Amino acid sequence: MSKTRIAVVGAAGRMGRMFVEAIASDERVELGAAIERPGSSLLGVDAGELVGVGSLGVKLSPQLSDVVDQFDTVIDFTTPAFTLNNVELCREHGKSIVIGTTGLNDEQKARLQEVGRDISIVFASNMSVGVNLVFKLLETAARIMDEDADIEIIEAHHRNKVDAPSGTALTMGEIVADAVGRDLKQCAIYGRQGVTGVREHETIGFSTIRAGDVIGDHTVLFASEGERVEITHKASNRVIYARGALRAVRWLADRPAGLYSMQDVLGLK
Ligand SMILES: NC(=O)C1=CN([C@@H]2O[C@H](COP(=O)(O)OP(=O)(O)OC[C@H]3O[C@@H](n4cnc5c(N)ncnc54)[C@H](OP(=O)(O)O)[C@@H]3O)[C@@H](O)[C@H]2O)C=CC1
Ligand SMILES: O=C(O)C1=N[C@H](C(=O)O)C[C@H](O)C1
Repeated sequence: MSKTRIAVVGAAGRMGRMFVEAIASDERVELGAAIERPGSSLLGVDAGELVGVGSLGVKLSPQLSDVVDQFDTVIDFTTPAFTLNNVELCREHGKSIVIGTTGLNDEQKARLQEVGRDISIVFASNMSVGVNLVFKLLETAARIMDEDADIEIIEAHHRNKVDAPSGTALTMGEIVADAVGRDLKQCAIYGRQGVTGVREHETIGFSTIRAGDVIGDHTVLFASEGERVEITHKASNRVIYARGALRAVRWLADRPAGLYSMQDVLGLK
């Protein structure tokens, strides 16, 4: 069976490096292209040498459009505007794409829906198996705890993270809001300050910590009078996201066009 050739965009980023390493050690896939920002001092460097796995024969290059014959699927964990450009390129050339980028606005998400009519896309705020299990647990917890409990979502990430709350925290908010019949847009409170008044039951609060090298911690707290339930996930290595994304790449291989989530990939829907 032929190997799926993957283009990693943002290949020198925190997640990009994880993908190059993970692809190098997975016999079912191969690195087809590695893209970094035009002007980067790393252009021309072998992607394998960059991450310390030895030469892979793929040099970091500046334009995905210049290497379209070298890959079948893109893995994109970068920034929203760049991701949307890459999605358009994939549509133009009939390539599939796995997207982990967070911080997309509503318009950008709507565009993914549209493009999903033409090509296959996996888009997920968190590719780890553990977090996707937590997503399932939250549906049950929210339904059972809703009547009495206040719902708060707390997340912590490293100092270099640029979006807040995290994509995962927002997905958790959407899941619990859906489960209790609320619209997150109407009930979310993003941080509190000053004389806030008594907490309104219907609200879902978000608290964000940015500090040091925290990879990613998420807690959903259900607090009623007399008891609290906390559902927590803590990442201790970014390899969990890389493994999930490679699983998504393999799952997409024979999939018809569509916009899929990690819940689809893991059979949790
Ligand atoms: N879904 C999931 O499971 C996970 C999602 N993420 C998400 O992935 C994204 C990336 O995270 P992380 O790897 O930590 O971030 P980094 O900043 O370390 O990596 C992003 C990479 O993309 C490159 N890049 C960004 N914009 C452009 C552009 N316009 N042109 C070319 N290259 C570009 C950056 O280059 P440069 O450095 O030159 O800017 C960098 O190499 C974030 O949105 C994060 O939230 C992260 C982990 C897991
Ligand atoms: O930026 C990160 O690091 C992460 N981003 C994702 C998010 O915003 O939820 C997933 C994970 O928490 C790590």
